[in-house]
Amino acid sequence: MRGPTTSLTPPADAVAPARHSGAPAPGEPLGSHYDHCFGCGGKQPHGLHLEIRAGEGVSATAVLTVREEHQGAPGLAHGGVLAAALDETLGALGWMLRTIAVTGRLETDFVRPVPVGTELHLRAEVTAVHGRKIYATAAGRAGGPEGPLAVRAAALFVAVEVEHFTENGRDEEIRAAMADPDQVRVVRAFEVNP
Ligand SMILES: CCCCC/C=C\C/C=C\C/C=C\C/C=C\CCCC(=O)SCCNC(=O)CCNC(=O)[C@H](O)C(C)(C)COP(=O)(O)OP(=O)(O)OC[C@H]1O[C@@H](n2cnc3c(N)ncnc32)[C@H](O)[C@@H]1OP(=O)(O)O
Repeated sequence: MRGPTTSLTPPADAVAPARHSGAPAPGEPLGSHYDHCFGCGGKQPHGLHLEIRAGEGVSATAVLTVREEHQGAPGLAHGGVLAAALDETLGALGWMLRTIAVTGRLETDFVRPVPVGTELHLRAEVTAVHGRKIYATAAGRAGGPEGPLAVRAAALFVAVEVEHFTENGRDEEIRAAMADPDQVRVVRAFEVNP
C-alpha cells in the first residue's frame, strides 16, 4: 500500500514542467477534451460545463458557479462536486503539456463551506514531472481569484496512450467518439508532441 503523503511528493530527480510550444496564450480557452465529459463537456446536460483557460506557465483556470443541483447539505456544495471541479481543472493541464494523462491520485482539503450561488475560482498548476508521473496542485477560491481559499488539492496524474480509452471504454461511446471528426482532432492534437 502506497503512503498517502509521500506518493504526492515528487522524487528528488523529478524535473520542472515544460509548457508546450502549442499551448494557447494565457486567458484563452483550452476547449473540451470530450463533449460528454461531466466536467467540461458542452453536450453533457448533467455536467459542470467548466470552461477552462490557459494560465501562465503550466497552469490553468476555471470558474465553477455552484448551482442548486450541486448541493450536499442545504444550500451548500457537495464535496464530491468540488473535487470533480478540481480534478477537471487539473486534468486540463494535459493541454498545456500536450500529454494525455489520467488522475492516479487526488487528495482534497475542504477548507470552508461553499454556498450555492458561489463563483468558485479554480487554478491548477503542474509542479513537477517524473517519467509518466505528473505532479500538480489546485486551489478553489470563493468569489474571485484572490478570494478566500475554499478547497485545495494535490494530485498525481499518469500519462497514458490513447489505447487507455479505446481498450477500456464502452464500445458504444468509443465508436461514436472515433466517428466524430472534432474528437479525432482533439486526440491528434495530443499525439503530435514534438
Ligand atoms: C477515441 C476516443 C478517445 C477519447 C479520449 C479523449 C480525449 C483524450 C485527451 C485528453 C483526455 C485525458 C484525460 C481526461 C481529462 C480530464 C478528466 C479529469 C481527469 C480524470 O478524472 S481521469 C479519470 C480517473 N482516472 C482513472 O480512471 C485512472 C484509472 N487508473 C488507471 O488507469 C491506472 O491505474 C493508471 C493509468 C493511473 C496507472 O496504471 P499504469 O499501469 O499505466 O501505470 P503504473 O501502475 O505502472 O504507474 C505508473 C507510475 O505511477 C505511479 N502511480 C500510479 N497510480 C498511482 C497512485 N494512485 N498513487 C500514487 N502513484 C501512482 C506508479 O507507482 C508508477 O510510478 P513509478 O514509475 O515510479 O513506479
